Amino acid sequence: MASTDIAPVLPEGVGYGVVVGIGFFFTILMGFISWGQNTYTKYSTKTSEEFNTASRSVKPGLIACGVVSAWTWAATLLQSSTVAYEYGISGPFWVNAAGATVQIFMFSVLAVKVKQNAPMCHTFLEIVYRRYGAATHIIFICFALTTNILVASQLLLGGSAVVTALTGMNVYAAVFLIPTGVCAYVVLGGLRATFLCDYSHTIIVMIVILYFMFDVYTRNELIGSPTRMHELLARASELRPVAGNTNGSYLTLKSNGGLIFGVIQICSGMGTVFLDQGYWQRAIASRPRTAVRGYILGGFSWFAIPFGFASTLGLAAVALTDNPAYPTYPNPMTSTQVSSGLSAAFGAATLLGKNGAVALLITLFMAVTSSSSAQLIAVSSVLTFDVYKTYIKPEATPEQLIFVSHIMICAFGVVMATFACIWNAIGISLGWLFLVMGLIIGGAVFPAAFTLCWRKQSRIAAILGCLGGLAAGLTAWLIEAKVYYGELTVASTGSSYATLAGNMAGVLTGLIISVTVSMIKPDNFDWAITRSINATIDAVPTPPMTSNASERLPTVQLEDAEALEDELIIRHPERLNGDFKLALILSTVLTFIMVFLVPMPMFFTQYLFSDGFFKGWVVISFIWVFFALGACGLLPVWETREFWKALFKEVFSKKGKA
Ligand SMILES: NC(N)=O
Repeated sequence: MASTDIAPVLPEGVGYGVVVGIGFFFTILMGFISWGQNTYTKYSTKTSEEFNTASRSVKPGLIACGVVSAWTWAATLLQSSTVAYEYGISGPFWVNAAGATVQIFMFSVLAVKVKQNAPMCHTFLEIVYRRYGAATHIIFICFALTTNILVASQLLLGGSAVVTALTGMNVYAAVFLIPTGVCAYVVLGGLRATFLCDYSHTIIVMIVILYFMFDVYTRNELIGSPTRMHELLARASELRPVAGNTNGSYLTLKSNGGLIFGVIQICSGMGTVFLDQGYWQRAIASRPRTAVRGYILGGFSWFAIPFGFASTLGLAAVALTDNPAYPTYPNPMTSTQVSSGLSAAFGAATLLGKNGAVALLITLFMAVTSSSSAQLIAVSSVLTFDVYKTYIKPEATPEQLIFVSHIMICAFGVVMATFACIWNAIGISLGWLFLVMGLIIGGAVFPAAFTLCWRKQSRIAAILGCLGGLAAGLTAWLIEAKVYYGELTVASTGSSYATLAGNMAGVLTGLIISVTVSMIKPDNFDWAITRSINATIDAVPTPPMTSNASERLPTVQLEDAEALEDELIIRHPERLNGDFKLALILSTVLTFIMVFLVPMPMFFTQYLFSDGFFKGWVVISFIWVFFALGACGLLPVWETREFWKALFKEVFSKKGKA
């Protein structure tokens, strides 16, 4: 573990209290919610379809919330603050716009395609298996599980580093205790449980971000206004100019380091979205007509989190480094502290003392646990359906499938914690892992997307694309590290240029090989084959109360009506052609706006933010976080209002299934 060399702000007991106490609280809550779900709705957590796909019935507000939550890693908060500390305002902007929001927009295209071309699948790997057979399937399973191991262990690495820095809690205890509660509530409630925890956790994260934003920009005595922040950043630019930024300033988007980071992020984010079953699972869980809306709304809402958080705490860390209250004063942070993601922690503790530390601890814990729950249920589905059911027991009963799902959740909890311990023990930091993961998995990005979207991609093109991309990514990474820095060390392999070369080589080689080989000898795949995956599963789960409709609970009648609408769409996938076009147009236009239209004019003109412009930037960040809170907090309640009314009546008339 990278040493922080700073005395913890909070007692060790607070660390254990948060990690064990909140985990325990959510397990009890989930037990209660699962009981309510099994009693008052037709979706029973005891069926494998509900456990792994939430019966494909989730509405867009909750899908958006689930996407935000799965994509809000510890690193989202910590790394965006790190790049704010290193590159100024371009850091949080690039991490968001260039780095990560655009992949969520792009994924909306895959979300609608999955509804059209394989509406009853459980995992994207089932599509690979049906289209290309076992060898390709096994290769893609390796890429998918590598993605999940890297992401999940990185979540724990970042989360535990901050818990340890703030409370002095033993880092290995934190690494194992954080996923324990999450495993318990995911086993209890399955995918729908993770959506409900996503909802509560995401709202808490957003509220705490607003707490930090209001404090920093309206009342904190060390900063207290955008104008004061602007002054302090201008002073920091003179004292510690940033190499590669216009005039060394923290107040510009013209940042060479920020730009490089952005490009790495685009490549790496494509891998960690497109190859993570968690995002496919959200598309699979969505109602067919609203999948696109869920992802576009999710992308917009997610943008607010690192933008708001890092433009507050990351910039505050820059602004306050020269303040005697800053933990490292009179020195700037060491590179180890920066790479461990501690600028947000130091910023929060300087601004708000113990309150800031507790608020940050809770935010981090919420981010880590909700994204971990997405990882656990995603991997469990892959191991259950793509390994156990496909290769070990094809005739497995639903009871056996759900039993295996439970075991796999716990097993992956141990695996992710073990990997996080390994990274700690061998001195791999959050920053290193964040930059390197994309180059390992990037080769499979386009072959995976084309499997569902392009009838011409051949089996050999998919295989060669993945393996060629992997080889190119590793080769470019190591050669660049050796040639540019003269040695192969953790520092040189974690450098910007080496990871940039590796990430770009991985993703682009996968694309070029797949397209070239497919053009030479194209496939002509018939999507009817993948549409038949799991065709024997009822698109509309049979209500447990088999009596006539008038005797069914009002909640169940509502669910039946929605399920019938969805089944009609599944039978007529051409009805989603409009959604597909919409996803294509929105993802292209929004990507262009975020990656080029907004930042590039300011990059090329080397614009330095004036006080007034910076104020506007801050106001936009406030508006964006409020919008995200509305989308994730209010929309899911609004769109289920009929259900809540019906449930209220049922509970008070004591009418349940049992
Ligand atoms: N989820 C990310 N890439 O912050």
